Amino acid sequence: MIKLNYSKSMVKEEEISSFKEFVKSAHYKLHLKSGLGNDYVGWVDYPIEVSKKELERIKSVSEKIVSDSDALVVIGIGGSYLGARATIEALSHSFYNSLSNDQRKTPEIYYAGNNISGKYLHDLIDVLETKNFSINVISKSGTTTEPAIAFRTLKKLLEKKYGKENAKKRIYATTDSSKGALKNLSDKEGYETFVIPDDVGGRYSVLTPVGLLPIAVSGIDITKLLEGAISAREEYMNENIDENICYQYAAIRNILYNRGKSTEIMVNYEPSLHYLGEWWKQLFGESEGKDNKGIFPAAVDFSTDLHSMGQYIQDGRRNLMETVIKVNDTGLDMSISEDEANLDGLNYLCSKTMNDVNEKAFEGTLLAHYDGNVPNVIIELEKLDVFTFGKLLYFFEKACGISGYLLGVNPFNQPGVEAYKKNMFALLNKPGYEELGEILRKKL
Ligand SMILES: O=P(O)(O)OC[C@H]1O[C@](O)(CO)[C@@H](O)[C@@H]1O
Repeated sequence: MIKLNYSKSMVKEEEISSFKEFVKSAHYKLHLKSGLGNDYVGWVDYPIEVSKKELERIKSVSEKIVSDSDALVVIGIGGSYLGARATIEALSHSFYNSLSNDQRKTPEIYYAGNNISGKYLHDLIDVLETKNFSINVISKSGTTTEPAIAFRTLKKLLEKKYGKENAKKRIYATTDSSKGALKNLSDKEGYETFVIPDDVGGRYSVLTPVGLLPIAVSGIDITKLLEGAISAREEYMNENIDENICYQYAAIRNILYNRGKSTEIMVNYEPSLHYLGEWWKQLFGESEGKDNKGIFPAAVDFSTDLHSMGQYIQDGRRNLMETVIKVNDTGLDMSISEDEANLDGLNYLCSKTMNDVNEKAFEGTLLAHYDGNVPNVIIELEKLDVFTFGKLLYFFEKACGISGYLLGVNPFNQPGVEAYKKNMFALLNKPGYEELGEILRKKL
C-alpha cells in the first residue's frame, strides 16, 4: 500500500483540485497516445502485455546464470541499469555481494559501463578474474560509448577464461528488437537476447527485460514485482485527481514549481533506497529538464546527509521542495542496548529500537524543514516488499509522464543528452567529427 501525505506540502486540497482539467487532459494524452512523445508510452501497458512465455524465458535464463555463475556483470548506463540496481539494492541484503554463497544463494551482482573510469574497470577485472561470471549487456541504441567500452573489455576476459565459443553462452544481450550495433553483434555471435520494446525509452524500462533479468538473477520474484506494477496501473488509472494520488503528486510538484520551488529533493531514511533516488533523478531529470524548464531533481540519504546537506536544506536558498519516502515497516529492526556506565548518556533510548529513533529523526526533520519553508510531500510505503516496490516504480513513471505533460514538455525524449556526446566524439577524433574537433580544441 502506498499513501500520499501532503499535509506539510504547503499546497491546499482546493489548489490540487483546481488542476482537475489539466490532469484529465494529460491523462488522456497518455492513455490515448495523443501527446508529445506518444510513440514511447509502451511502458503504460507493458506489465499486463508482457507474455507469460517471455517471463518464463527470463526466469529460466536467470536460473541458468544462478547455476553457472558466481557473479553477474550488468553492463549498461542510465535507464539501462539504474532501475535494476534500485530494485536489487532496495530489496536485498544491505551487504549482498559480501554474503557467503550459502547465505546469498544467488550470484554477486556488479555494474559496469556506467562510467568511463579505467580504474573502475581495472578493479572490477581484479574481482572477476577469480570468479565464474556472466554478462548481461543492456543497451537500446547499442552505440552508447560507456557500456560499449566495458563490454568490449569484459567480453575479452570471458573469452580468455572460457574460450570464444563458451564465452558466447555467458553473454546475454538486452537490446532493440531489430536494429543497432548490439543487436547486429548478438545476431552474429548467437547471444541469447531480450528485447527492449520499441515504444519504451531507457528510463521507463525497469519493468521490461532491461530490469527483469538482472532482478530475477538476484533472487527477487519478478512476477510479484510486476503484480505491484499492475496494481498501480489499475489504481492510478482514475482520471479524477481527487481520487488519484499519483496525479496529486504530479500536480503538487507543478504547483510548487510555479511558486519558485525549482529543486525537488528525494529523501530516504533507508540506505537501501539510495539507488531509488538515482533512478528517480534520471526519470524526472531527463523527462522534464528541457525547453529551459523543469524541476531539478536531487536526492539525499537521511539521516546521513542531514550532517552534510542538512544545513543547506534548512537554511540555504529557498527554492527547495522535498519528497520523502517513508517506510513504515522495514522488516528488520535492532534494539538499543543498555550500558551500565552510560558515559554517552544514551540510556534514555534503551526502551526504543533504531527504527523508533529513525522515525523521530523523520518527524523532527519534517517539522524543522517545514518551518524553514521547505514544502514536504510524504510518500508512505506500508512495507518495503517486492509488490510495493513494483507499485512504487510504476507510480513514479506515471507521475512523471503526467507531470511532464502538465509542464508542457515532451516527457519521453532526451535531445539534450546528445550535446556532450558530440563534443566528446569530436575531441576523440572520431571519423566524421574532424571539423567540430578543430573548433572545440580552440575553445578549450
Ligand atoms: O540503452 P542505451 O541506448 O545505451 O542508452 C542508455 C542511456 O543513455 C541515454 O540514452 C542518454 O543518456 C538514456 O536515455 C539511456 O537511459
